[in-house]
Amino acid sequence: MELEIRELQKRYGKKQVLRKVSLTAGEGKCTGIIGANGCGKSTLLRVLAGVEKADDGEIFLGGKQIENPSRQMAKYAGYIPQESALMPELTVADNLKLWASFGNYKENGRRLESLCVQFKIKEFCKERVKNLSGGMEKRVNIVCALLHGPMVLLMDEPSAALDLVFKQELKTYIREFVQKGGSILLSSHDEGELALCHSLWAIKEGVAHKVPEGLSIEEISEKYIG
Ligand SMILES: Nc1ncnc2c1ncn2[C@@H]1O[C@H](COP(=O)(O)OP(=O)(O)OP(=O)(O)O)[C@@H](O)[C@H]1O
Repeated sequence: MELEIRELQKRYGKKQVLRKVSLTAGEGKCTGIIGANGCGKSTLLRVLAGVEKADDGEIFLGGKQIENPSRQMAKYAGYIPQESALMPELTVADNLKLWASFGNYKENGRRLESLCVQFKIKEFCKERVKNLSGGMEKRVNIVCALLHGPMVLLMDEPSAALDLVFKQELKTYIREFVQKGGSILLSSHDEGELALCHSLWAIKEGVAHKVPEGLSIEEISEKYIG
């Protein structure tokens, strides 16, 4: 399902973070967002996930305009935030049950089983989230984002904190997800993650620029980040 953004704007107080961001994340493609620290990558993903409201602009999913991102994007998209979306005082199992209860509990429960095996969650299911390591908590957040079988994934530096085994596991998941026709918009500073992307957009001074194919990391850094 193609995700298209037209002239999205977002400011915090007097700071205009996103001026006019327009980009497309194609169906069956992994699309990367890059840019300097603080350029607005997480802000863009939060707005698309419906966690924060844009000041202006339009979002289209599969060609249809999304009028209410907080409701519609929660239904169609899975969002892996940079920070955690879990309840720290609850156990992992209770957090997962809570997330599975949004939508079709039976289908979510089936997916939960296989995702818990893939991301090896079962061994610490009874732990309270506040006692997990950063990487373990990230794995639970990933499972929560995938539970409802989204068609679009919004991933904010998804493999940060993961060990090498789970970085590979996530890469495998990303490859399979796009092969099945899913769309991914992924913010990253990690060359391994960016190598998975079919195309890149760079945010600079609040505007998204399509990065031409074939540029080296040094050229990209010089043109869009430094
Ligand atoms: N809730 C907020 N209130 C005020 N300013 C904010 C808020 N969230 C982000 N900002 C500011 O918006 C700008 C963009 O932040 P954002 O987190 O989107 O950047 P980023 O590109 O994801 O950075 P990084 O690469 O470091 O993760 C920064 O200047 C940041 O200080």
